[in-house]
Amino acid sequence: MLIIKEEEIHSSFRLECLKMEHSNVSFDSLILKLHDVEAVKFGTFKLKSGITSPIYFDLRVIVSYPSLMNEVSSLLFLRAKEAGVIFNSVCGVPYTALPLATIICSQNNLPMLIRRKEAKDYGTGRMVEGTIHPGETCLIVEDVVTSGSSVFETAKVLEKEGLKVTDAIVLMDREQGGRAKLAKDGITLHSVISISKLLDVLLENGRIDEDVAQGVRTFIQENNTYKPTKENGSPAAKKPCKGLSYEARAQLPHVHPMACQLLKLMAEKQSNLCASADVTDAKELLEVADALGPHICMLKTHVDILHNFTPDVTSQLSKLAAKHSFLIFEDRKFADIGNTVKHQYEGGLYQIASWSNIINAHAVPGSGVVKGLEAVGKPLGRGCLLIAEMSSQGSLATGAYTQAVVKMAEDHADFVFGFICGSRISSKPEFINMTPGVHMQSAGDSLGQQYNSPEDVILKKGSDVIIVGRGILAAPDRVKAADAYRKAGWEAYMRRLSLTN
Ligand SMILES: O=c1ccn([C@@H]2O[C@H](COP(=O)(O)O)[C@@H](O)[C@H]2O)c(=O)[nH]1
Repeated sequence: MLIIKEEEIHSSFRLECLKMEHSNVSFDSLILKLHDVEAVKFGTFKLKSGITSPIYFDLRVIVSYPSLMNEVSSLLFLRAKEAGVIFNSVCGVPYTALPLATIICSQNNLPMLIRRKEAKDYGTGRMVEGTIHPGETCLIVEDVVTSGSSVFETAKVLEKEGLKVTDAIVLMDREQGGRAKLAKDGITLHSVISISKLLDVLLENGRIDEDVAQGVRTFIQENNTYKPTKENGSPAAKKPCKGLSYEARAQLPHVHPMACQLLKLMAEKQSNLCASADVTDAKELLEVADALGPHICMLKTHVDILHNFTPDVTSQLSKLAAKHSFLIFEDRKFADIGNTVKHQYEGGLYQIASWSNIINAHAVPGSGVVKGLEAVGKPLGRGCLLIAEMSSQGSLATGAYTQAVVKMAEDHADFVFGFICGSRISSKPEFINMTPGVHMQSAGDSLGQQYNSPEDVILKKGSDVIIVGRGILAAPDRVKAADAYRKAGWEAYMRRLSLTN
């Protein structure tokens, strides 16, 4: 029999909450506890859908561990707070999430609603119990999301009563398409743990071996329940670029010249690594560029953080870019009306257009931002990336917004050649997907940055370029670290190619 020490869970629960509020430290201990109580199992399991899965979640078991129930409920609630979700009441998806919703409401003095699975054939015959205020927003709580259908069904029942549903919180996202399906239905899913994270932690702690982890990853990849189509307006993006190498993509008839140059460079240097040179001293920036140059396809800068910027810095940087064959990307994140960004791009202290091959922009202002930048950058042969997603926790760039960004890029494909994104988000192989938030050792920082490994980003998420800052800059030997990231990114790309060919 498994005995979990309640005090142990209780004290670490408080610690986890503090960690979650003040730093983005992982949920390792929670994952290990869930494994201890067999809420997650590995083997051969027949699912409701009839398919056989190598992993099974049985969160029902946690009702027997009161401290674990409290811990999970608190983390779910903190996740909602952290994401800035605004709601008036809470409803758990029956049945496992019902007690979780009860604890959340009881501990935080919130009104709760109960969804019935079947209407009573006597009395009121209601499908939702509790006091309903039509027009108010109800937050849905769920234990595990696979396809998102249970959350969706609950949302429909609530909406029938006149309530709004904008967000759902889940303990475990199986990463099998539920998030995308719900986004399409206008519901943002926030998860406490993802299956990738769970596998990483169990692997690191010797609870499972690499074969088991890989078996589950393959199952997840091959059993995505959401099939994006043109009709549902979703970016048909989750599949790897079928067999298309960087070289082949560089030859596509409509590829942007900047994408073409980058793809060729990546193939030549066997590097899909963009180093993020976030240093504050100009001399150090040039040293980093010179030292890492041979290992990277691109150097990303934030010149406005240099305490001693002079125009000479960017002319030296351009010389180093030519010496080592890398592109320069000033991560300026333009986000204003067209007329203003034109000035910001062309003039001022930094004169970005004169030296940076690539810039990026938020789509928030509408297409004017791209038009303004294009007026300056296109005649100079520059290219632009649109920020479709962000790596930081609670980012609002998700779902319908991300899809609108993809559309904006497609409408301005003679200047926009790709995206800043968490995974491949466009079905068009002409577009380059570049992903920040990459680290081989850390899960995140104390200010909301969230990290994935190069393998996750390139192999599983189908992105093209890894953007790495502190993973390299904070390493004892920056050159060695850069080469390790280059190798990891390149190997993941080679594996992706071998899987799809
Ligand atoms: O969503 C985004 C967009 C940009 N960034 C930038 O990338 C680097 C990441 O640095 P790390 O040290 O690897 O965390 C940094 O310059 C950010 O401004 C991002 O992280 N996420």
